[in-house]
Amino acid sequence: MSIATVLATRSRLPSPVPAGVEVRRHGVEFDSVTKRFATGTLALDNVSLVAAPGEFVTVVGPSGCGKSTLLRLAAGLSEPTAGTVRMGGARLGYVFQEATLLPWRSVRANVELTGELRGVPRAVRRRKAQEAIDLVGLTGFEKQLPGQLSGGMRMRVSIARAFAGDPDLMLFDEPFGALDEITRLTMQVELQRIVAQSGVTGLFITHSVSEAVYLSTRVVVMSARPGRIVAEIDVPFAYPRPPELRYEQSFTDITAAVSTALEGGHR
Ligand SMILES: Nc1ncnc2c1ncn2[C@@H]1O[C@H](COP(=O)(O)OP(=O)(O)OP(=O)(O)O)[C@@H](O)[C@H]1O
Repeated sequence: MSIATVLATRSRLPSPVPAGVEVRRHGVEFDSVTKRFATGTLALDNVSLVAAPGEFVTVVGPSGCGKSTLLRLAAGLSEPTAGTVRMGGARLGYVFQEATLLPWRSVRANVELTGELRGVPRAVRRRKAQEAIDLVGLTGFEKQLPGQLSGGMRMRVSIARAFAGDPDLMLFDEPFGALDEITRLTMQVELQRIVAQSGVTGLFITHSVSEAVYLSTRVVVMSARPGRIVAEIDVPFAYPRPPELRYEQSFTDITAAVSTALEGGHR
C-alpha cells in the first residue's frame, strides 16, 4: 500500500482538510526492525509499523517490551540491528514524561529554547513561541517561571516547546504518566485538539488503554519482550473528540479489543 493510500484511508483529518490546517509531509516507517542491545537483550523483534503523515499512532505494551526503544529508533538516537527506519527528513518534536524545563527561564524563554539552539532569528522564534503558547492554552502565562506552574501547565510548556520547532513528527514518551488522573484526562482532551489543529503526525507511547484509544487514529499493541506487534486496531472517531466519547459503547468496545490483544500478548 502506498503512503498516499494509507493517508487517504487513515488520516484523522476530515476530507477536505479544513482551511488553515496543513498536513505535514512526513511520517515514519519501521520496516522489519529488530533491535538487540550489546548486552544481548532482544528488545524488538521484526517490527513493521507506519505512522503516515497526518496519523496519530499510539503504541501500548507491557513494561519493558521495547516501546521507548521504538521511539529512540524513530528519533535516530539508536540504530536498528536489522531492518530499516525511514522518516524522510522529518523535523522532530519530543515530549517526555518529565517536562524537563529550565527552572530559571520563563515560559516564553523555555518555549523559545528549541529555536535558539537551532539559530532561528529572534523575531521568528518569538513569533513561533507565541503561536505555540497560544496553541496549548498558556496565553497570559508567558512571564511565569516553571516553579510557579502546576504539573499540567508545565507539561503544556513542554508540548509548546516541541511545537515551536515546527515539527512534522511528534514523538511522545508517556507524557502524562506522572500527572494526577483529572489533569491527565484534561491533557488528553487538549492534546487531541492541538494535534488535529496543527496537522502534525504523532507517535505516542502509553500504558493506558483508554488514553491510547481516545487520542489516536490507530492503536498498536505490543507483546511482552521481545516486543512484537500483536495487533493494530483502527479508531474511527472524527476529531475533535468530545470528552464524553469515553463513555460511549463504541469507545468501550475498542478499549476492550485493545485490552484483549494486550492480555493475549502478555501470556
Ligand atoms: N541501552 C540499553 N542497553 C541494554 N538494554 C537496554 C537498553 N535500553 C533498553 N534496554 C532493555 O530493552 C528492553 C526494552 O526497554 P524499553 O525501555 O524500550 O521498554 P519500555 O517498553 O519502554 O518499558 P517501560 O514501559 O517500562 O518504560 C528492556 O528489557 C530494557 O532493559
